Amino acid sequence: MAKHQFQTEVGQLLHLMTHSLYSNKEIFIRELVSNASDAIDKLNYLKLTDEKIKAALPEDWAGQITVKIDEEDKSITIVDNGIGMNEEDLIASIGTIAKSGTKSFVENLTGDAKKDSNLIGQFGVGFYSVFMVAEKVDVISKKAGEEQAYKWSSTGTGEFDLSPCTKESSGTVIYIKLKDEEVEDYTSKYRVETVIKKYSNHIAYPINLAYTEEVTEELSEEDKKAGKEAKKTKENRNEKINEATALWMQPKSKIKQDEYNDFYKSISHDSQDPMLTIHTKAEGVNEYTTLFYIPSIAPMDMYRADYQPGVKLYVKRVFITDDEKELLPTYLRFVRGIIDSEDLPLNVSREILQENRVMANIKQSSVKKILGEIKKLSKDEEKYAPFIEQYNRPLKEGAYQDFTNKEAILELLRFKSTKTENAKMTSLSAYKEAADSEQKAIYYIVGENEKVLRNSPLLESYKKNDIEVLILDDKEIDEIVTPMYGAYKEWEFKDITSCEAPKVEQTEEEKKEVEEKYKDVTEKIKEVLGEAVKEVRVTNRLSESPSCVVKDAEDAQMAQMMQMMRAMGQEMPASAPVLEINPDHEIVSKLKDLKDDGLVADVSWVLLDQAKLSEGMEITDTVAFAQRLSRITAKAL
Ligand SMILES: Nc1ncnc2c1ncn2[C@@H]1O[C@H](COP(=O)(O)OP(=O)(O)OP(=O)(O)O)[C@@H](O)[C@H]1O
Repeated sequence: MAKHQFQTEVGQLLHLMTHSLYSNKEIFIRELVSNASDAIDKLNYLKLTDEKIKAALPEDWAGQITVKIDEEDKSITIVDNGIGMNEEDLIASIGTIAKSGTKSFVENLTGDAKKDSNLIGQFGVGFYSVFMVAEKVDVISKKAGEEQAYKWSSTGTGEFDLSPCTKESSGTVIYIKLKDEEVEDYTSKYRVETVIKKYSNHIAYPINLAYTEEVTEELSEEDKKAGKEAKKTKENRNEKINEATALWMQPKSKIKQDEYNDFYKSISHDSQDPMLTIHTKAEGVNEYTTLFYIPSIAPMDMYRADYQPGVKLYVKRVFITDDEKELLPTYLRFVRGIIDSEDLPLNVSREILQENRVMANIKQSSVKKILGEIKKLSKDEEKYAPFIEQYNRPLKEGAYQDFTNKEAILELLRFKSTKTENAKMTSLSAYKEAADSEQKAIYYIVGENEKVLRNSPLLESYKKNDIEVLILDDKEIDEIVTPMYGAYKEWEFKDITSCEAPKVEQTEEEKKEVEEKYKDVTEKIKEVLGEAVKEVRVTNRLSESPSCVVKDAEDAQMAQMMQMMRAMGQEMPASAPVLEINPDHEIVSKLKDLKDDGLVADVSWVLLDQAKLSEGMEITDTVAFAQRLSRITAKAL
């Protein structure tokens, strides 16, 4: 027998399973049954595509799962006749190598038992949940097409044993010796049956519950009179307890929302009901069925590069894959569900799948359908708000990734704006409708902090002219995607930090005149600030503030590139901003006639630094800033 150490994170996880997670323990049955079903799915597929495997299986092989309870033995056993695992599989899947999910699972634990047990499925650490109830677990498994079977045993502490053993047919037996305090629950026929029905009713294979029942002998009237005692014997029973049908193939009219919800929970490991259920049967050129769900809470791994795709592909009820990220576009990676095609070949490989016309059609129609249903939801802003809270961000990705559906996706987005308050948001169509007839663009400002953005001096001229500006405070994504949207119904998106001020009631000549008048001042300031600014110029975009910083158009494009480079981990120097000064402001007009060079220098720096601060930018030298302010104040007193 060989002893193996669990990998560190697996060890940590097991410790948590056994010591901290105590609510909702029953989900271990769901996890193991779901693994059994996946294993049968895999063998089912091989049977249809691999001649050798087909030959090795009995002719009448059909997938099935058995859950056996034994009160005397204090055990529950889960048996499947699926693909099984060989020695390497056992080590890799349930042993030394923790999947990427395990580590982040441990990091994400909150200490709240209920929330934490919901995380179990999401991170794909399902098997280990068995240690919430087990004193010891034996996994006896034989891989289809191989001769040798193996036994894996562990008590859920630092190590596990692995040794060869014998097993007749392929598949897996998970024998769980229950902790004393769990015996009553998990050897109760009623309890186990309820749990299976609750989570696994629509697993496509029969789940049998094997149990023993105490039967009391029927006595004849004579025996009764003679006072004979009825004998009690134990009889073995084996009953199928689930529906064992693919829910999605049933007509919509026959399915209750509860059944949809239960099925969702069984495929997603989520414990909450979904926000949206979308069941479609397509007939015609391509025949297929899709059943999609939008989770109430976005999947935990939505922003991880190694996220688990949530859509499973079936061909004529045969499971093909759940590891294909291309079934839906990446921005819809939060969608859970299944696609079942009647037309795809069973032996579709990943390469074929990506180029397959049938698949492309299904994908395209599915996207339209999903977006259409989201649109329906969006008609009721109150119901739509929770959706936006969870999924506005991936949809923003979609608006620039999915050219075909750009307009539809843009309509679904919601934005904070200078004319919305509290948690209220606006849509682009509402924005357009509310604008006056002269406006021809959608104005926005991007940054990290909503409060700073709302107080930006750059908004002054927009407020004065009653023009709404979108407040985009999800900088990480907004800065990259918004300039890529191009236009919405011919209205271009314009970043107010780099575009011309709106509605300028000033002729070119008047503008030139002011520039000329303040040439000395702008030159003076530029001389003081040197490389800290790209340019100093007078502006007509301010009414109350003395100055602001902006990007020129060229820099705006560069900024986007730089942001992308930074996102990829490249160090990028920040480019110097353009300083704009308000000629109508007292500070600026006084500066014009100021002869005290020291004071000119101090005021120039303060004009720059306070403009940067108002935009939420960092200033290079806070100490110098404070000293300058003191000097200016002293002179003013
Ligand atoms: N009954 C089984 N038959 C064959 N392989 C199994 C079985 N149970 C588990 N495995 C293997 O062990 C791996 C780990 O299982 P585990 O339940 O921890 O995570 P998962 O099933 O991959 O993820 P999730 O729980 O999110 O579905 C599985 O991916 C599978 O390869």
